[in-house]
Amino acid sequence: SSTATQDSADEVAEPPPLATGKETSVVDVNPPRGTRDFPPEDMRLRNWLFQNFREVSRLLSFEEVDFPVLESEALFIRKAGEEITQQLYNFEDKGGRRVVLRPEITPSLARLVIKQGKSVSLPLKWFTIGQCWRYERMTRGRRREHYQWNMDIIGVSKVRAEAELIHAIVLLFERLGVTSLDVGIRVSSRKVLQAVLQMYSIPEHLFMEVCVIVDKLGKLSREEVEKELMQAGVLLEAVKGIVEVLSLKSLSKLEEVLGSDSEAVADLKRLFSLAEHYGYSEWITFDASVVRGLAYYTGIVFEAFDRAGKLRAICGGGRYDRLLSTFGSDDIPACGFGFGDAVIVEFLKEKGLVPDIARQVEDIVFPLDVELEGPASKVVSSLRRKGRSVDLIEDKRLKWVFKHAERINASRLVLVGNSEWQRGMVRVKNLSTREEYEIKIDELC
Ligand SMILES: OCc1cccc(Br)n1
Repeated sequence: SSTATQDSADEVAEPPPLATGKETSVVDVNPPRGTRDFPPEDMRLRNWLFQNFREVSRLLSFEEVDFPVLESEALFIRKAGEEITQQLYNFEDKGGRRVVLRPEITPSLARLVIKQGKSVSLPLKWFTIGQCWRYERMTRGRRREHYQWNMDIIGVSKVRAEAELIHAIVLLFERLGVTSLDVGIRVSSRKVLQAVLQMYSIPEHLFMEVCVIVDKLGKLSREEVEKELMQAGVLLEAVKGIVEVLSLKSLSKLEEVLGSDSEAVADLKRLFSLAEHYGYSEWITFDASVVRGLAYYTGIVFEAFDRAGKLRAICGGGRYDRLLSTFGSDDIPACGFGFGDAVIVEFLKEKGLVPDIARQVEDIVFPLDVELEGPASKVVSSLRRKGRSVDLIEDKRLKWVFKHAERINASRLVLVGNSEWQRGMVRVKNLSTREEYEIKIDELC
């Protein structure tokens, strides 16, 4: 059985309320556990955030793509013990296919790149905003879905690609009013860990599993991480060596350990040099402990964090040069990041940076008598054809209409009254200047 059904037995289901005979509700009006509704005010904030994602994608000349939320389970089966693959929202569909609600975007993007094959010329710069799912036991009460903005560059092996992606992240934060005093971007490279494993002759096939375990530093205690590394087959001496190198916070110290011919050092030096030219150096900092928790990263990895240390990573990404070849394609270099919609909003709330996005309506049209509902429709239709947003109100008292107009920040109140209509006119009240005037219907725009 899929984890989705198995868990229902594990969850402590609340006992149904005692029947009082007065029950009216026949359905639970809450959304499924771990999921969210977006009523208008929340939807306006989400749209504001997504509009900023889209604008930054445009600034970097990325093309929008999209994929099904439902994917083949096979796309996400990996053997490195990642949390994301242990929490797959997976099930069997009515055709007996093993499918999932996708936990991330990158494998779908890789699938489409391969499917497009020679019909696309590299490099590709693609972005999408899509909902991702995990089946997390609700013991921790965490969400089971979030929306992720993904930006990926396919076909660029140079560190320039990572520098571009980090520029996108910096531009996004700046658009949201976030500064480098609030948020930093930790940068490292999986090649650091690769070099250390080579120093201790640890077999290559353990690389992904070791990365996934090391990513737990900061979430698990150092002892627990060391224990998991040894259980994975890493000898104690190597475990100590790994933990020591990952505590490095300076590139020069890293060069002392890995040597002047280290690829990891060269890549990171290049990235920090490009950052100078972009003018975003104050946002990024080398931190060898950054490995990120996805198995397929192979090079530079990065994550944005709140400097107050209250929240989980705001976004993260890295280079994944081997992923496409594991799906059967030629080796195609790639890198990208995912930026969730939930942690950033928590952060903006913490910082008092959530904008007050009021509802936007231009005109309210109100027939003063019931027999004017037909004429009011003519006014509404004419205004909408001229591109005006119109809220047609009926069966309300005028006092309520004025209050409603204030509430929704309408620009104008158009009253359709008998005497005016007989003269081909309507009465308009400009709600910002308070000016009132009559105007011919076909002059109303
Ligand atoms: O970032 C991990 C993740 C994946 C899917 C859904 C949610 Br909520 N979180």
